[in-house]
Amino acid sequence: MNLQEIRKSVDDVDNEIVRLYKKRMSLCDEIGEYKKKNNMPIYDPVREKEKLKILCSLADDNSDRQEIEELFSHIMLMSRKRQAFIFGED
Ligand SMILES: O=C(O)C(=O)C[C@]1(C(=O)O)C=C[C@@H](O)C=C1
Repeated sequence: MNLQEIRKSVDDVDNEIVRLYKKRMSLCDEIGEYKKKNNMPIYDPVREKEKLKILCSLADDNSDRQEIEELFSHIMLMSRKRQAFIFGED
């Protein structure tokens, strides 16, 4: 593939990532509403640790594992921020 073709493929992947990010955040907003209604805390460290363990196990090597951990730690931070907004804590 030439540079233009590779970039087109990167663009397609990025569009898909944004679509899935929006879907994930919308589901986490729903969880936020549920937690608010049921007086549950936003932060669930056990769930987050379990998620990171499963996702990191999908990595091919150590550097992938670190990047996946960094990426998903940040994504979960984002969803906690949105849930805090739903709770009126922002
Ligand atoms: O599963 C939950 O309870 C969520 O609120 C979702 C989520 C996530 O982004 O995956 C976010 C915050 C919690 O600390 C744990 C996980």
